Amino acid sequence: MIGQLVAEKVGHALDEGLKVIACIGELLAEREAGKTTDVVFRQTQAIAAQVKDWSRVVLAYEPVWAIGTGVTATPAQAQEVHKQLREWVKTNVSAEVADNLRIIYGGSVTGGNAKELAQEADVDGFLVGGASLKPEFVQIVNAKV
Ligand SMILES: O=C[C@H](O)COP(=O)(O)O
Repeated sequence: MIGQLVAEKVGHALDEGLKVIACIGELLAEREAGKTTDVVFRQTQAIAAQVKDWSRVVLAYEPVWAIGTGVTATPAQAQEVHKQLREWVKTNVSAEVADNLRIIYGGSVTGGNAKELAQEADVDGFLVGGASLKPEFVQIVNAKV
């Protein structure tokens, strides 16, 4: 299963002393079937089983349907999943880890939508692909300012 393979890669990277941005997210068909929460919780559970030191881990919510497509999760969609993930971590890891864990969003973030996304309480930053190569990247960097 892909989620398990990714989790094992996370564990290996951590064991070798690296820091990790672990990416999770659902397919469009999974979202449309109402399975987003199930999918991201399952992926997070597999990753959590590999993590001993959460200070070296950032969790990135990257809905597959938003990566490189120009279709961005709405702030409400991102916040809903990020909040659920933080609650999952609080319940299954610890409140301290949940409070300190950075949960960032990736998927067609642009200079035009970053500020609105950044206003959501549980969106702690971004994993940026295409827009990182453009001048608008500065607007994304400053989105929380
Ligand atoms: O690594 C970046 C992410 O996969 C998102 O890419 P994107 O911003 O081009 O959609």
